[in-house]
Amino acid sequence: MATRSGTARWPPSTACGSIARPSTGPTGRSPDWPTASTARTVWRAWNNSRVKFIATPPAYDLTYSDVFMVPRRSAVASRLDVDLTSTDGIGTTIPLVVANMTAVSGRRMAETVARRGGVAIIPQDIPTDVVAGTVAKIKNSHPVFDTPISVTPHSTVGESISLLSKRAHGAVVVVDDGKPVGLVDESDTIGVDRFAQVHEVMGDDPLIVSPSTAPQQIFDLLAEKHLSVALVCDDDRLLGVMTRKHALRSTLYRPAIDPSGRLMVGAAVGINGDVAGRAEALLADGVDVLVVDTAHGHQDKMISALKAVREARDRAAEATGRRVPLAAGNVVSADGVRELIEAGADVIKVGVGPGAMCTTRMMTGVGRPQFSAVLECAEAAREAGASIWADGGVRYPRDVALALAAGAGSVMIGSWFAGTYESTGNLMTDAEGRAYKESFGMASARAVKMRTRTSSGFDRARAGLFEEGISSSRMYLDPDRPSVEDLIDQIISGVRSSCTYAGATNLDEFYRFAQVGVQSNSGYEEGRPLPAGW
Ligand SMILES: NC(=O)C1=CN([C@@H]2O[C@H](COP(=O)(O)OP(=O)(O)OC[C@H]3O[C@@H](n4cnc5c(N)ncnc54)[C@H](OP(=O)(O)O)[C@@H]3O)[C@@H](O)[C@H]2O)C=CC1
Ligand SMILES: Nc1nc2c(ncn2[C@@H]2O[C@H](COP(=O)(O)O)[C@@H](O)[C@H]2O)c(=O)[nH]1
Repeated sequence: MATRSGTARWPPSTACGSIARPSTGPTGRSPDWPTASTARTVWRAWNNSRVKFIATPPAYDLTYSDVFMVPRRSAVASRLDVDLTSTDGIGTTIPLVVANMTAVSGRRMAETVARRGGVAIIPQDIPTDVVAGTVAKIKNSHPVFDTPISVTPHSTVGESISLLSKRAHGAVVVVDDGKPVGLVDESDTIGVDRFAQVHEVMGDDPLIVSPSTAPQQIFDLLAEKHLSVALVCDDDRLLGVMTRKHALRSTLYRPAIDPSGRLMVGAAVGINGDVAGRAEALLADGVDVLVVDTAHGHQDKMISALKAVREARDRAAEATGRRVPLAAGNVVSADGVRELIEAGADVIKVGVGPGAMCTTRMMTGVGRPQFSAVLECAEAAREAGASIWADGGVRYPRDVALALAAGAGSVMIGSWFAGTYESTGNLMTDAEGRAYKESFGMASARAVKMRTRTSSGFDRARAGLFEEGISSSRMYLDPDRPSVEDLIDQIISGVRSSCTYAGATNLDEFYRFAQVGVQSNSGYEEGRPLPAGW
């Protein structure tokens, strides 16, 4: 494989000779070298800074499905000993970023994900004044306890039912004169007239705990009383709610917080219009990362937009003493990475065409299989002291693990998180009663129409010709994992486990110790569970 700059990079020209072997592997012992047993030449190079292939990789680029990881001797005794703090320097405690997609990333998503250590990016299409309100609410929400949904005793049951699906904890708190007086969950509303008032159906003896109650104690109290939700109150003031799962999670995750202890959130800026003005406004709102985002990040207009954003950020840093990191993309080549770093980016967003809502590859033939794109771009970024986000194409925890093994600082997820309670859309139900949310791509005709809402009809129609995304799709909620937190649990448990298979206690070690092989379609198929037999 040659890089876009034309330098032979893969397999390295030094493949069997001059790359130095380190003296030890992750277990502190000499690594075990795979032996060549077939016609394929075993690639013996051991590079102490990057994921290794166990055999010469093919001359074509690879997707996540094309590769697998080989377990290695490990000294890591428990999956809980793995620290998944991102290596991208943003300050997140898990390596997950929610994509700046209008159907995915809003206030509820941002709060929920930041409580578990990730960060969400508010999309570029959301007007600046609306972003200001959203950021303020996120910053004011509690870093540990879930935000309650509250109604008054005289609200209707119908109103409560419509609010229940907004949060995964499945309850509405009834507040009278600022004081919590009851709780309504779905079971309280079954068979009840929608115009009935909530005080007629609410449970009026909720479990109330103080913010200093230990999570394990809250868990035990809820179990003992057969309750699903505890109200966390400081005197009579309602701070938040906690379920048994939340109590458990608060011992496993650390929130992603800013220097003032508030939840983190990022926001995106496009490359058109008043780029510097929007960046200044977002910085004044207190965002923790700015993302300069366009389909083709390796273009002049991106470089000048990025420079303008960098200048705005530097002015803000001088005034406040806080240097907010800049992410920019999307690119898929080492050259693209280097040029965006040169223009001021700290993190490069990598991925052209792997996204679930994306039609770019089919429309244009442009893009690059994502595993190879991440591998090459991560190396280029690391050489320049920067980092990358692997953006798009992630459908299973294994894909996240492989992106991190390939060197990504964090992994950006859009569509997978669209099918959750916390994404921005309204919860819908299909004819079979299955819950779903509507999703759409940011380059779809639907998104382009919104983005160009202030342009003339002619310009909007012209822009609409260039759609490269799906305008409407149904993302079904997994009945076993309807909340983004359930998906995060699944991803993080998978990635922790991957690290221990590689003998890694953190993501830097994971990058250095992971061993990757290339598999056939049937190799991939073999790994898929067969819950219904065969
Ligand atoms: N990761 C991916 O594979 C992709 C992601 N997206 C996402 O969709 C959103 C919208 O992005 P985008 O379409 O760039 O819209 P933007 O609103 O960011 O505008 C893109 C600008 O770049 C110009 N441009 C030049 N060449 C291209 C090109 N090949 N594709 C797109 N624009 C080009 C456009 O001019 P003009 O319109 O006159 O050509 C326009 O001025 C972003 O969030 C982006 O990340 C979109 C496509 C691919
Ligand atoms: N080509 C397009 N790419 C898009 C569009 N909308 C979003 N995206 C990209 O996808 C990722 C998210 O990927 P996913 O697989 O997790 O959904 C996002 O960050 C963008 O880079 C689009 O309309 N066209």
